[in-house]
Amino acid sequence: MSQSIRVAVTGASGRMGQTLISLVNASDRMHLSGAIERPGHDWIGRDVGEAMGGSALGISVTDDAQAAIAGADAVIDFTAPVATIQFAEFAASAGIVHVIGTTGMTDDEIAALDPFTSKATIIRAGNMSLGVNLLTQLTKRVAAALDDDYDIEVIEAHHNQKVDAPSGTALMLGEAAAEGRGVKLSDVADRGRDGITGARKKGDIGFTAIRGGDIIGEHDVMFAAAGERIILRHVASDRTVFARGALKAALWGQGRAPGHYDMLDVLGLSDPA
Ligand SMILES: NC(=O)C1=CN([C@@H]2O[C@H](COP(=O)(O)OP(=O)(O)OC[C@H]3O[C@@H](n4cnc5c(N)ncnc54)[C@H](O)[C@@H]3O)[C@@H](O)[C@H]2O)C=CC1
Ligand SMILES: O=C(O)C1=N[C@H](C(=O)O)C[C@H](O)C1
Repeated sequence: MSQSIRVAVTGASGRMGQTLISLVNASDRMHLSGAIERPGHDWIGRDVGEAMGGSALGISVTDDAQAAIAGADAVIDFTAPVATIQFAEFAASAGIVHVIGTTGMTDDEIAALDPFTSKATIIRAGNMSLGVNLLTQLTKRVAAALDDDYDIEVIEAHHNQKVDAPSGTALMLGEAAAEGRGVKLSDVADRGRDGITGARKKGDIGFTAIRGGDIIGEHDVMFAAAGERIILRHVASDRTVFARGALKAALWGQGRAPGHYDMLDVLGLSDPA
């Protein structure tokens, strides 16, 4: 049996951080080597298992991200854009795998990862679930099959604590639809309707974000034409779908050349070159 890999988890107290730590702890292919939180967080210094309300895991939560990442084979990171760029630098210094689930990154923030891709194996996706990554491929195919008599709308719904919109997943789906249609998303995206907007512009890809309660993540891609609508839908009812994808990525990246990959690479769903 192959050796158990060491995994550090950032944002340890977060919704995804806790889900990831539980799954890493239950895995026989990896073990938790570090639990990282932001400086000043009240979990710093506590055993992470106890802080999560369970039994001790023998790992104290630390704000020394550089040391925790240096002692890992992979860092799994679902935090915030500025923190993620810093963690990429540490992952590059350590020459390890950096799995990035953080969303809400601007184009400049994504570009800021570039210098680190020569030393770190970065796997980044706005959604790490198998279902959503499959849905991007379906979206691309449907968009390629239909002309712009079919208005494309991406509708997403999330819990009331989510800080970014549109969601990373919505943008992935929008990119897939634009790719299928042979256009650039930045040329056709309609992200903020309010007031007298005028009639819908033919060829636009629209985005709508719903925020409420504890919705984990729901995405529709609607193709609406005169007389009919096609709706492709993904509903996440448990955060483990994202965490399972992230663990798969951490394993897939071991021994892989440094670079910038996505979940389609990990899942073998990329289009043939
Ligand atoms: N790609 C995917 O499949 C998924 C992505 N996400 C994304 O993951 C991110 C986190 O989501 P949640 O867990 O719901 O948020 P959350 O707010 O529950 O957790 C974020 C955690 O990151 C910590 N953090 C912030 N800055 C830090 C720093 N400098 N060092 C260490 N820790 C730091 C916070 O203290 C917090 O505990 C969001 O961007 C979200 O959109 C969420 C679910 C799935
Ligand atoms: O913040 C979340 O919760 C989620 N974020 C990701 C996104 O922005 O698409 C993935 C998932 O939908 C949950």
